[in-house]
Amino acid sequence: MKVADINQLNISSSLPSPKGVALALLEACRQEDVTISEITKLIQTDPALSGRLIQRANATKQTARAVSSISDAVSRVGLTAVKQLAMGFSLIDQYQKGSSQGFDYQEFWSHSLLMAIAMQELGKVTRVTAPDELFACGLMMRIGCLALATIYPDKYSEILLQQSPDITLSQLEQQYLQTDHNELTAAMLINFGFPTIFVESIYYHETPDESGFSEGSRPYQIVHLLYLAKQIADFAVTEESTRNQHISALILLGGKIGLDTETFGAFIDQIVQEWHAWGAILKIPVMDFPLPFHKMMNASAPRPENATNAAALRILLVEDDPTSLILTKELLANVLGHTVFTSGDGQQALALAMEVLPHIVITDWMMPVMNGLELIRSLRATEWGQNLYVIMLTSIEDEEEVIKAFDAGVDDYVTKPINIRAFRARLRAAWHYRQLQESWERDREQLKRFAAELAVTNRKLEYFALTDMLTELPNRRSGMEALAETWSVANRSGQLMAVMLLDIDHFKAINDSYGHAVGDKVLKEISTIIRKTARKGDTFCRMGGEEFLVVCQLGNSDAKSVIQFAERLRQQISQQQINIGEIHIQVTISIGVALKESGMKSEDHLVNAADKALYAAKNAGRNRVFLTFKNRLLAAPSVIAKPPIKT
Ligand SMILES: Nc1nc2c(ncn2[C@@H]2O[C@H](COP(=O)(O)OP(=O)(O)OP(=O)(O)O)[C@@H](O)[C@H]2O)c(=O)[nH]1
Repeated sequence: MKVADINQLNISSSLPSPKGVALALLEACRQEDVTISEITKLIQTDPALSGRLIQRANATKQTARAVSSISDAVSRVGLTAVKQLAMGFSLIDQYQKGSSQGFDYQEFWSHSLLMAIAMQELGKVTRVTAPDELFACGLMMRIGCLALATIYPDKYSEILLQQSPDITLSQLEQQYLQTDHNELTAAMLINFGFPTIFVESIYYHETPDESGFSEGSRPYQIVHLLYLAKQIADFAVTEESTRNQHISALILLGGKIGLDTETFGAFIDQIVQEWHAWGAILKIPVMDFPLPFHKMMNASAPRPENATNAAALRILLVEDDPTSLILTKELLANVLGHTVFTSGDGQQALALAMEVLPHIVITDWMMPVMNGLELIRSLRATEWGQNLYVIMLTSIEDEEEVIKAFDAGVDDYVTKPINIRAFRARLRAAWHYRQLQESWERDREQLKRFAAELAVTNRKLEYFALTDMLTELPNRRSGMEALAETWSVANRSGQLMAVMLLDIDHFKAINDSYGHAVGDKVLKEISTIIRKTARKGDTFCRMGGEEFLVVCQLGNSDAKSVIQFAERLRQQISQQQINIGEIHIQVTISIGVALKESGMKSEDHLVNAADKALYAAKNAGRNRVFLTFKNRLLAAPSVIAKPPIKT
């Protein structure tokens, strides 16, 4: 993240800043010992802010008792959110107008308000963090644009005019102003006391994939919600002619947070409703959608005014009579505006069709070499020919003949000599068929994309459900599944199995001496050693805290080998120095081992036995391996020297 250096840019005095009570609140919140009652008194001096805060407090917890006092509102919304909201509301009041001609101040706030509400609603669905804080993030996430319009009114107007699909707003800002709206937003939000996690997420809201946040982490989730909120807001303010293009992208993003199309449609409509309500409270104009969003999603693409002319079709015209061919081609191409390919016989037409892949084939019936019916049968035999629309030109209107034509795969027929009005009407039907087909193909593509995305999401979910995020080892749930599986295989095959419980010695002291972050790194290092040392057939997991489980499928190997493996692991860890920056740590582990014995009823008994051995290892002074066998507790060296176990 790059934060704008406001002093170096020499703009600190012209930045938009809160005034009055909001400014006093910002100052008050900088004191560590500020109390809710002091904040309440400050807010009470501003009736407009008081009213808005009470409305906000009642907006987010619809099921709870309605609040009517400022102190209740502050307690419910929380001090951080109160401060953030006061900033936002104060800026809205002051910056409804400005001197930058090309910057639409009202649209800016309308768009920001919609992002705020979208964030609030997304917060309710995903429960990533408190909806009020997300509301404030949405409201302020593009405050850098307002700042640039305020500081450089004329230059910014020019920059806005130069925007195009080839160059982003940030790139233009950097080019002309040596900073951009995201860098300025970050600087302002830090100054307003926004927590770092929000500032960083907001910084990357346009390019979440560049954030580098680890997948599934809180900032990762927030930055993706911010991205979605912006897409929703962009959709609302986009030209009506381009709205349809955005709908499928939005549906896809909705799918990523687990909302199906129907729920997502209702969800957006709810956001728009709230947007209207809040627009009235904050006196910001908001626009109307032509339809509720869920209806827009279901509506098909708009049909052009003069459908037949507006969408040119690729037509293959097959006719052996040259005069008729010229006249019909003239009609189709020059009068009706389609692209026409011609052929004088069926066989040549078949080759041409494969080359030009027409939407419609209009063919004469009686022709030399290959007649119309034979051509149609051949076309229908190909995969792409199934979707063609075929019109037969015929001078015969005998019912039996017509049935024969339909049986061969004709979709419609036109009698010769051609009546232009009737022909035009039939082509309109063909055009409509083509539209339906295209829309079906688009849906199919979208479904395919959905299915692919869903498969990826499912794989990720499965990974998250079975992986410990700190060490990236399988987690307890995964370990328990492996244990149950190995247990049942051992039961069926009668082969030997064992479990080992590993626990880092005096781990609390590491946390206490060097801090939790170093403790985390030690856990990761130990996990790496376990992963590298484990043998084929062993599965391992982090049980939680500083405890690990190894499940050993012994197959034909000797029970002594598991003790030797435990010893090797213990020694390896005790000999390896862990270096974290300037800190060098040497840790030891204790290990409890248990073997599956004939009287054991379930895998839980096996783990309990290993736990007893681990306890004995700790009691005996730590950094050692103990085994439980037939209710006896044995230290590893004695087991290796003289195994008491008959396998
Ligand atoms: N850094 C870090 N510490 C953790 C994590 N999970 C648990 N802990 C800490 O691990 C420590 C475990 O302490 P204890 O159970 O007292 O055990 P110990 O200090 O290792 O002592 P013995 O096991 O008796 O040798 C506690 O301080 C926990 O807070 C984690 O994910 N990261």
